Amino acid sequence: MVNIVKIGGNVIDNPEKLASFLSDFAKIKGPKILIHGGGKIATKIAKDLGIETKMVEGRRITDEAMRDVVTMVYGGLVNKQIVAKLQANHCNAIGLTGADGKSILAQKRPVKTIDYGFVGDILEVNALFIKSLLDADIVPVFAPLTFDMNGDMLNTNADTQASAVATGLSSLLPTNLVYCFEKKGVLSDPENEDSVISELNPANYESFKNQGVIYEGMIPKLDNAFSSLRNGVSQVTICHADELKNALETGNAGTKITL
Ligand SMILES: Nc1ncnc2c1ncn2[C@@H]1O[C@H](COP(=O)(O)OP(=O)(O)O)[C@@H](O)[C@H]1O
Ligand SMILES: CC(=O)N[C@@H](CCC(=O)OP(=O)(O)O)C(=O)O
Repeated sequence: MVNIVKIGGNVIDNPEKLASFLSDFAKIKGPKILIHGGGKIATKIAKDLGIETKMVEGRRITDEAMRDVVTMVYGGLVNKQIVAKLQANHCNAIGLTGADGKSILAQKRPVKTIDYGFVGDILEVNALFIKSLLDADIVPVFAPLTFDMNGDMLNTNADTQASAVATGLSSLLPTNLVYCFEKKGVLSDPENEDSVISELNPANYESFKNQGVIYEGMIPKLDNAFSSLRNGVSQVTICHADELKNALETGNAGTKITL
């Protein structure tokens, strides 16, 4: 089983929480892949550079200036800091964007009502290349960046990228996808940290969504989770970054996604 772990921007933004998460991630036995976000840091650095952030349905409008910021921030600063910290934890990581090794090919999102700019919709995951890294005991660490055959870097949501990598690899190996973030799981009462829904299927998802209990970033995260299960991923869990070890070892942490 390959463990594919996604870590969100709220944890990456907190040095102590990130260090603790990476120490736990480094200890996972067997083949593994990390996909990181970093949206919060990109927003902060863009602001410092006088570039305003616009989000539509959880996706960043990525004009040329913003494309340069996210390429620097996700592909440079965040990715390389994570790789260095994993090395310090004796985990031989390699930092990649989708362009590296042609690992994740995308196309610029077609303009319908909204022009998202340089945002990539994933077309193809190079599962053989990624598996060759795993076979060499190297741990791929993906930044949320893809590319197209026009030579452009594209910005891709990290949850979607994690789902695509897990789905793509599942044609070669069984895959387990874990979304780690700053809450204990999908909550039935957003005000109550302990109201974790232990198991979520499409029917109760619809009902929680209609009640307004599941909203904003959790909606695309869950859509990605269900689509992963429908397309070959064996297991999907959404849990707190502190519970990664527990989720992998006992299967008893956070929210288990089922069909
Ligand atoms: N029912 C829910 N349970 C937990 N979080 C929820 C729920 N509904 C909405 N959210 C929101 O979704 C956010 C997670 O989505 P997002 O910000 O995209 O995650 P990430 O940090 O992994 O990128 C949480 O921080 C929370 O504000
Ligand atoms: C197209 C798009 O919206 N890309 C995201 C990529 C980063 C991301 O997904 O980061 P988190 O996981 O921390 O939210 C963005 O730029 O915000």
